Amino acid sequence: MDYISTRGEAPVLSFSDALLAGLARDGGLYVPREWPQFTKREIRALRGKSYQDIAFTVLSPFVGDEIAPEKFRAMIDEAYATFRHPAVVPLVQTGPNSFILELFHGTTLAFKDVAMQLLARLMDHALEKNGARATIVGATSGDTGGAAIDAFAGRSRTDVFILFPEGKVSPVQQRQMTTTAAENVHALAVKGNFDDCQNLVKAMFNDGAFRDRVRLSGVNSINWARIMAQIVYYFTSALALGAPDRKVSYTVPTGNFGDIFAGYAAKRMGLPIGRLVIATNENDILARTLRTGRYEMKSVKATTSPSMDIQISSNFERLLFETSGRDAAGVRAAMAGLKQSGSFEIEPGTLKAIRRDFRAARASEKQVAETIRTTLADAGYLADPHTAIGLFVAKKFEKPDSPMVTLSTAHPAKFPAAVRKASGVDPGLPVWLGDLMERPERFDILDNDIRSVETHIGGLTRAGRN
Ligand SMILES: Cc1ncc(COP(=O)(O)O)c(C=O)c1O
Ligand SMILES: N[C@@H](CCOP(=O)(O)O)C(=O)O
Repeated sequence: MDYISTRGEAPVLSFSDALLAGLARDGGLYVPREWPQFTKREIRALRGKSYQDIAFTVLSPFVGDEIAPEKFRAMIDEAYATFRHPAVVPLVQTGPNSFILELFHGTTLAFKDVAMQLLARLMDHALEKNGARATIVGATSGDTGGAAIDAFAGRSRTDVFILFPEGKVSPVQQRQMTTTAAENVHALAVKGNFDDCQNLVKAMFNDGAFRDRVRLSGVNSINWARIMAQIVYYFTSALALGAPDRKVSYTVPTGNFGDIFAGYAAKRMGLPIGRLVIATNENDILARTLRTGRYEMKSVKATTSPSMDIQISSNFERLLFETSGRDAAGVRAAMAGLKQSGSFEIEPGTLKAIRRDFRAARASEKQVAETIRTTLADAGYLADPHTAIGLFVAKKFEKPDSPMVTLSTAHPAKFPAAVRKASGVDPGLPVWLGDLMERPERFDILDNDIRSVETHIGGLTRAGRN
């Protein structure tokens, strides 16, 4: 499978090259040249299979012949052996046709582990094959960073640098990034917000000299392999609920648009998905965009769902590309508008196509707290604030005769203060993380300035020195 950039001006790459490239050289995001197709019969044949079996079948066409099948299967098995639930991502029923898909049974208690555990193994394999090392950078609003640090800790071919907004992640999220003993991973607190961190990461990719010198690679969902791995749980959950013989809808707590774009990809591959519902917090840029057709940035507000405190929703670019009939020039113009004025208008045809598949709504801080409380009282289920946003929004779009799955993107113990305040219940950390808050921290604080960040990373990385 080849990969093309949403901006149409970067080289077409193979799977391994797109994996190591992260962001395309024209600033765009890589997508597969075509969507692999699964017939209803092929989907039906996956019923009753394990998560790992389904992952292997669904992901193999994206990888093609670049990795030997038995090697790829071993990576999948190893990646999902780190999960602490036999189903990897179990479904929990909370109403006649309402379900929660728990994506937080991995090592850092967030959905990011699903993709990151596989990504680390894929990258190791590609680097080993090339005899190379890489400098991996990532921006996090809390969860991507912890998952990346856990998945890459101690790996010999990568030095990892995670930028997080100083003081704007939960204490548990911060400790998951700052308490590792592994020498190849570095947590960097940036004086700014998540969008600043993400802009710094993109600026490093767009600085060709720096990019080449340190052999830069990325672990955010700008990297196609992150999205790819997330497609699998749409297949496993839809199959468990009767797919392909009935449609299943999904509500997804959304920030960077990676998780819900994976649902869109699954639909494009033939999985019969009904609605894809975007659920946002008070940073509701995506809900406003679907309503007005205008993507318009405002200042970011700190909420109890910090991982979704985002204005620049990177993967929306992938959706624009797909729904505009892969109009790379149109995407370039939209992204230039966003850079210059913080906004762009969506073409009427593109907006219509987006509205065909997607719905969107937001939850206020009050509604999030109320949902945590009522979900516990009515269904006996303790949700984290991000999941609660999904549950609140899902209610608006549920239909009695068809299943609605809300993605549970984090364990409540990652956000104890908000959960305790809303429900009166203290969501304790699992035993294996019991001493997290006592472990010594190690991190550097940096200005929101590309030169300082590049100098810092350039001085520490071991990639590009041989
Ligand atoms: C707990 C949690 N929920 C939801 C999201 C939003 O996911 P996405 O950025 O893929 O839209 C994030 C961050 O990505 C997250 O960490
Ligand atoms: N919410 C994310 C933000 C980064 O998203 P990504 O999926 O693009 O890595 C986080 O928790 O870091």
